[in-house]
Amino acid sequence: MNSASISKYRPFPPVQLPDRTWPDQTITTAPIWCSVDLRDGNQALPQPMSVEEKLEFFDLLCRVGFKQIEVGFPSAADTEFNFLRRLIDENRIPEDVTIQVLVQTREHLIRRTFEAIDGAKRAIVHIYNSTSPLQRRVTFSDATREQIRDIAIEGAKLVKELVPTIPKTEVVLQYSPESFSDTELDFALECCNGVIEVWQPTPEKKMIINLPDTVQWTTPNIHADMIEWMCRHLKRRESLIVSLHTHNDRGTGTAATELGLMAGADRVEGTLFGNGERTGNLDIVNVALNMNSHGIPTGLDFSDLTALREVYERVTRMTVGERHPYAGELVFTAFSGSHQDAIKKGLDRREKEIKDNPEIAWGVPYLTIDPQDIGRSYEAIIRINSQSGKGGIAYILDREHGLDLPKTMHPQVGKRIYDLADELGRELTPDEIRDAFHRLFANVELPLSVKDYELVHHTTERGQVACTATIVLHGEEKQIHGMGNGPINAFVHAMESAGMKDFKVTDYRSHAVRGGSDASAAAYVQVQHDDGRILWGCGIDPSIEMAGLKALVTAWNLLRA
Ligand SMILES: CC(=O)SCCNC(=O)CCNC(=O)[C@H](O)C(C)(C)COP(=O)(O)OP(=O)(O)OC[C@H]1O[C@@H](n2cnc3c(N)ncnc32)[C@H](O)[C@@H]1OP(=O)(O)O
Ligand SMILES: CC(C)C(=O)C(=O)O
Repeated sequence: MNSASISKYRPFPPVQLPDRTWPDQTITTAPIWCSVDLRDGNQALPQPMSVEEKLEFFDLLCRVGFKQIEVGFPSAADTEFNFLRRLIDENRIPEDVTIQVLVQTREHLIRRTFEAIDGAKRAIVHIYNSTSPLQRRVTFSDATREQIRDIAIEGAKLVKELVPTIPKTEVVLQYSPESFSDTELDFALECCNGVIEVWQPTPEKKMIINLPDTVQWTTPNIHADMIEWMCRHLKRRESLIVSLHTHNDRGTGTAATELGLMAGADRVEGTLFGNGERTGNLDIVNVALNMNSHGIPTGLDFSDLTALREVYERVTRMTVGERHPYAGELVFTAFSGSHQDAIKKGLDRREKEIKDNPEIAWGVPYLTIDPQDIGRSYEAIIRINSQSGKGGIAYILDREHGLDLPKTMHPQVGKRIYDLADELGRELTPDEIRDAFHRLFANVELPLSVKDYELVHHTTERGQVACTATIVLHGEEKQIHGMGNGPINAFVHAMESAGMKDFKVTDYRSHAVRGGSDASAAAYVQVQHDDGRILWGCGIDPSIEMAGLKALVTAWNLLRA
């Protein structure tokens, strides 16, 4: 914004609460959760959900574990009304789930709402009116505070009057001073206390006071101050469930909710993945998984977040962004080398440590939770482009292709492969990485290849092996012979006898290739040239001995590449 634009905005006044206590609190238990996907989420969709789509979403929310679900604004439209009737008439509401319905404090809408919930076992009737100075002035055409408070009180009285008319339904009452987030605190309190006095809740029959961050105008700490102030001043606090309903205009829906819980709230309304008006409602998945990541059970099951996201994206026609906390496609993926290195080390170490201590706390750099706990696989964690490093490439070859490269081989392989990604200017798939590794570092056959070999283990000369091999050097086939204390050593001596004397073997290791369809062995041989250069070669073959010879030949060839 330029200065002319900026001059039309004003700072938000802080709350005078010098003895605030919320900064010293920690969240140790989960709140009561209420999904508002089918109401606040739905009302914000360019194409609202059909009845069938709402039914599918409702079932999904029940499976996740929500015990309170705001199912709509039944007085608003026939689709809303009919959806609710189907839930009730077709007995689709699980025993332990309470539906919630929203309505403005307007007589005809409240009466219609009671028709809609009649016959449900239990329902929360949620009434609201907007209370902020801006809304009083603009939306309610300069209504006074008294007029607005009376709208709330008259609505509350009508609801109280209608409760006995649907005796089969246990009604729980909820009031929201909508636009609470920019309402003067004393006036929000006056409206809430007015409704509380009408409804007379008790500790046995509590009512819900919902304090919505309808539009986020300020920082989360001020929101927390407002919640703490209300919790201190509301009448009959012990008979109330104080609820939060944060939106996300400043991108701080999650922070405002977390601080609001620290400030004393008991309940949270929000939606999956934060669907909702403008920038959305609070993302309940985000807050619940944040709690899980601190070891707090929430009663919500997000162990198959990908499947949940699929239903959500299909029925709402919204998309979950690639960087969206927990659910985004890329949130457990590292492209950059130093992150890959740390993640690989973290996962390797954890694999070892968990064998001794299955209860060991999660601790892998850059991963706040174990992706597998929400149904994500390790496969997508490390992806390779030109920003990647040797550790990440070794990780892919190891986890995806069962090739556990010696650590000192990582730089040699890593450099060639991320150079390749740089040349191509794009990400490399795990299969492309495997193919490049095979082409550049495994079973390289020019100028030298080994066609055939025979090993004779001498029983008389302990540990000695005689090797006879058929090789092709610069297109010319020949037989070579050598003796040594193992197959590699014997083959080295055979090579020396054929004049290939400018190197020595400095390291060797081998393993079975994990996960491959054919049972192959991989061997790695490190050689040092007389000029000082050190290189690794890899050999892959069903025979472990042949794999070793191929690795040696590959390394020798690479010295000449
Ligand atoms: C922050 C939130 O998410 S709140 C929930 C918002 N959700 C929705 O609005 C979705 C469902 N709503 C609707 O379908 C419609 O708005 C309806 C059916 C409820 C009402 O429709 P209508 O009466 O035709 O229109 P509309 O909503 O524009 O009515 C506005 C009138 O209601 C008044 N009003 C709004 N809220 C309230 C309230 N809580 N109590 C009393 N009057 C109210 C307004 O001041 C305005 O009055 P005016 O006509 O005298 O200026
Ligand atoms: C009705 C209320 C709770 C609401 O949706 C809001 O303020 O955002």
